[in-house]
Amino acid sequence: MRVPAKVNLQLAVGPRREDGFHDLVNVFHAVSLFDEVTVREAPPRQPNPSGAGESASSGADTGVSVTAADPPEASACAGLTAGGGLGSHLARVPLDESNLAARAVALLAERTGRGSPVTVHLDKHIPVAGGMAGGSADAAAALLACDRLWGCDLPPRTLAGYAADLGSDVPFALMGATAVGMGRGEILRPLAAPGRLRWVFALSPHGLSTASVFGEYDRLRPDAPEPRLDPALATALAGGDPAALGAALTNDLQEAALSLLPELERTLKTGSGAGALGALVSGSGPTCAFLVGGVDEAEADGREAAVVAELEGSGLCEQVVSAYGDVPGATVL
Ligand SMILES: C[C@@](CO)(OP(=O)(O)O)[C@H](O)COP(=O)(O)OP(=O)(O)OC[C@H]1O[C@@H](n2ccc(N)nc2=O)[C@H](O)[C@@H]1O
Ligand SMILES: Nc1ncnc2c1ncn2[C@@H]1O[C@H](COP(=O)(O)OP(=O)(O)O)[C@@H](O)[C@H]1O
Repeated sequence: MRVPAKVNLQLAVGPRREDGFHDLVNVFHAVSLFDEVTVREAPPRQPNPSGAGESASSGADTGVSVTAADPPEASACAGLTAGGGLGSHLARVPLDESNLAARAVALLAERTGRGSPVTVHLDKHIPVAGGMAGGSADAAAALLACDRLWGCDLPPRTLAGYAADLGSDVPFALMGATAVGMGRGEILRPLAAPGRLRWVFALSPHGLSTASVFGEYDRLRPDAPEPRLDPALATALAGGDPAALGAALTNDLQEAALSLLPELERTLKTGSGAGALGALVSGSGPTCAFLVGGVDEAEADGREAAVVAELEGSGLCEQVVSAYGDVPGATVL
């Protein structure tokens, strides 16, 4: 399975609900930074695999084993323009039954009464705890893979419901492309986004916990208004106008993410100063996203190269990655 990361083009956050979640207007956009998720029937009593650059473990209770490996070569990673893998990020991937992919397998087995022991291999290219929904992507891929492997062939609506039970971002990872998420982000409506966009992402050596960033948001914005879709963003998106879209990108969680990791402000300024059409923290951060134009023009006018060079030279980022969007959601290869 191949499954994309997301960036949020608008993230409007309402007040905290009684269930602890926040109502959102969450404009998701899937980008070409993919995790590869391989689900196989587990051989009986398989010993734990392990090797250089890999961490591995098996969940005896769930019948799931999960490994996370560095990308073999930077060039093998779609759109990677700098750096050689996620390095320290891998240490943040839990390899027990709390892994979101393992949870997806267990949930599908429980809901359908089907299921045989499987191994799940995650080839991580999406930053971990980076605000790009990598764990949700893995959950979506594992859900779809087991649905096919076990012959469940559930209707998309049922799978989307299970996905929502796994996490607010998981239904979008199944759907992909560009969509607005309402409720806690799980109620999706596709949005037309003509013309592919080119993005540069500055990966941070740090991770941010989504719950902590929402908590900081509550502290900073005790009187948050009800979230609304920004008409300027909707118009720019529908019109395929990268410059207008860049100017309309907004993220209500950005202030909270910057409050927890103040250095992100310098990262955003660096990319903006180099000519990015728009700059914002992706979701709960700390990855910073820079829109550099439509796919054809960004390379031709040198804007993408300038943004990449300035960010790489800044010493602020762990890795700088280029990608395009939108792209489809979880896909069987
Ligand atoms: C902020 C966003 C923006 O797309 O993504 P990330 O930046 O984390 O990738 C999402 O809302 C994250 O979705 P996801 O990571 O699936 O969150 P969940 O597992 O459902 O919830 C984790 C925690 O985040 C908070 N949470 C999440 C979603 C929401 N609408 N309101 C919340 O308050 C809650 O504290 C919750 O306990
Ligand atoms: N398959 C997975 N990949 C990455 N992180 C995972 C996974 N399963 C569980 N996690 C946990 O979820 C947390 C959030 O991860 P991730 O989805 O990458 O970030 P974000 O919510 O910021 O988009 C991680 O810190 C990690 O502890």
